[in-house]
Amino acid sequence: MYIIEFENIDVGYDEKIILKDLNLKIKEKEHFAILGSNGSGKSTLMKLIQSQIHPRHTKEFKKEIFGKSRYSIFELREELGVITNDLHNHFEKEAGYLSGFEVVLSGHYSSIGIFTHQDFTNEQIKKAKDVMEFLEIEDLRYKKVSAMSTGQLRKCIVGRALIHNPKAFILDEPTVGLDIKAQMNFIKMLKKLSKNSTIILVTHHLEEIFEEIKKVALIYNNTIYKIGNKEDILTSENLSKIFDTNLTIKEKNERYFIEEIL
Ligand SMILES: Nc1ncnc2c1ncn2[C@@H]1O[C@H](COP(=O)(O)OP(=O)(O)OP(=O)(O)O)[C@@H](O)[C@H]1O
Repeated sequence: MYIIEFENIDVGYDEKIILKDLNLKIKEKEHFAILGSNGSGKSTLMKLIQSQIHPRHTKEFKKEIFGKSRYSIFELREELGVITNDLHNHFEKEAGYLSGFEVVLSGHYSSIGIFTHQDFTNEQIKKAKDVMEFLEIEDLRYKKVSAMSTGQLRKCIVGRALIHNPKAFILDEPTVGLDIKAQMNFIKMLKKLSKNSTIILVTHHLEEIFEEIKKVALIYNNTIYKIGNKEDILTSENLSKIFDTNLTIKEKNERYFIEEIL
């Protein structure tokens, strides 16, 4: 089954087209990394996937998610785990009073906070506990968001998304603000999630493209410039082009890193 099937899509804001002639197909369990320079349109693509913005109707296009062209936002929220910095900031600003457990529990209603009208069944409470155990974040159970580090809150937000066992996770630069150890720890957690869900990772860091991610898409010049197997796409030539700089890439044990920027 396809998680995403986009053909010939133009999308943008107001009068401005940000991505044009977009073609993107992602199959279930086909983990993807998406790279592109600042402002190239990566977050715009993530918003398109989440149906926060919509294709232009000026030409024929196909936009299917989980095999459907129409779905309710609630359905989509359950099938798609979304981790963005926007969401992180909302929790930080508006929900400092929540405990780690409550952040995870709020996934049942996809809300930012726990409200008096929300009832939780024993099953829902158990699910939140199980998710925290799976992610090895039980130590954050009583810790308040206001007292959490960036990495701790980020993991609770992943737990919140995991409540519905989503078919896919989209993660938009999920390691921003994490120190090196927390970053590697977070990537380990993504590896674990990749066993059951499709991972779509937007990142600026080549070293985050873990072994299970076999496919890469590069965004450049207002469209998907290259897409395919990572060994074919993550070349010095391609990355020099999209980042408009002269760099060399090295690969070791299926992980990639920048060797030199000239
Ligand atoms: N809400 C908006 N209204 C108008 N223009 C927008 C809006 N959001 C983004 N843009 C513009 O769309 C373009 C692509 O932005 P986008 O955030 O998708 O890039 P990005 O690749 O995610 O960048 P970064 O790596 O800096 O996060 C930019 O020119 C940006 O100014």
